[in-house]
Amino acid sequence: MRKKRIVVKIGSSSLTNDKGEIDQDKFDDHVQALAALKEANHEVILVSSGAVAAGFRSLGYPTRPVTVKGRQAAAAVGQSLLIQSYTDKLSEFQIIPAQILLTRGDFSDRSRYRNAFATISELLDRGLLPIINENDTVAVDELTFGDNDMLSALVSGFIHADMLMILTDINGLYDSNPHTNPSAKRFDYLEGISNEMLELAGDSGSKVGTGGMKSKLLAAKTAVALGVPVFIGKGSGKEKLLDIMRGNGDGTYIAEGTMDPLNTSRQWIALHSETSGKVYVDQGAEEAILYRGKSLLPAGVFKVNGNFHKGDVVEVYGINGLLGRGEVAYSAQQLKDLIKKRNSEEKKEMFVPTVEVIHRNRWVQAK
Ligand SMILES: Nc1ncnc2c1ncn2[C@@H]1O[C@H](COP(=O)(O)OP(=O)(O)O)[C@@H](O)[C@H]1O
Ligand SMILES: N[C@@H](CCC(=O)OP(=O)(O)O)C(=O)O
Repeated sequence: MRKKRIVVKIGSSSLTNDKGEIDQDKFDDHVQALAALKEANHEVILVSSGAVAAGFRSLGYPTRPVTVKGRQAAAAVGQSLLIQSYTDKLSEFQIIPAQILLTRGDFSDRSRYRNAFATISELLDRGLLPIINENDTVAVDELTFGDNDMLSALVSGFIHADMLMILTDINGLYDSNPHTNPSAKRFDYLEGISNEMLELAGDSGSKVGTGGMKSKLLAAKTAVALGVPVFIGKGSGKEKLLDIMRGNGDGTYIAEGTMDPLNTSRQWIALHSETSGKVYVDQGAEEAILYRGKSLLPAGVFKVNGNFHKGDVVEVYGINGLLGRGEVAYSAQQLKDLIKKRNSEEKKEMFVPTVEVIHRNRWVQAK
């Protein structure tokens, strides 16, 4: 089998027990399967939850803390316990883990985004196992990934993974929560995630998980949009991850090979950038960029809002509202000057620049 790049996400309920400790049997089973995937020569990136769930007992909490500071303190303890356990168990397979703790801000800042990409690539080139978690101890509520399902989807798009495997305590998506409805039926394969599917998915069933099936489906939707097929389910034994790759996994497969991947800079523009202004275009420009795959030229811009600079990301509006967003090659002032000249007496002698306002490689259409 060709060497593949696989992101494996493991949820808290699959690593820990309700008492706030690592469940050694479950833990060892995952590590063996991760090692088997690496031994088969695949590149593996692990997104591991479980810091809060593994840490709260040491802080004296009887259950998962509900306050932000309680969770952050528990994560500080649990993250080091988790990495210590990974380091110990992986050493039996001569695999070295590398801890990467990310915040939302690391994705929205372009240079930090590029740096994270370079670091993960370097670790993979050198045969290590990157283990990623959200940097819970410093992340502020409004600025989080939401949960590790979404983090794993963003990571798999960003490093162009061949597959995202979301391992949880249930073997896939059912048409209703099987913990409350014993006759619920499982979906083996889905072409994509519809709004109807999102309605079927409920919250977490465990005392340590967050988000439940709904957050997995939202994450799967994002991964698929970035060109990465997804598996959601469980399994046991050394071969479980290899089985998932072979198509024999115990769970739900989503959108195998149905999407074109978005390159890393367009992913950044689509998902992480903050916009600095608005550019309004006429009907001709709207048709050119939406239906003919063209770049946006200065001639199509008739109004500009905001004070952006060359290289910033702006929203583009047409007659029917938002068309998408892209990186501009002009500042707001340069575009305003061009529009002013075009509307004035000097129009005839005017030189109209041909450099694109937004090149199509720097453009992402709104959904
Ligand atoms: N339609 C559904 N199909 C499958 N599981 C569901 C569904 N709706 C809700 N769930 C719940 O989602 C849980 C998995 O999510 P979660 O507890 O957050 O896991 P993790 O800790 O692995 O992220 C399942 O155990 C189940 O109780
Ligand atoms: N970053 C948190 C996990 C957050 C999370 O999404 O948990 P889960 O739903 O179990 O994957 C932690 O390590 O405790």
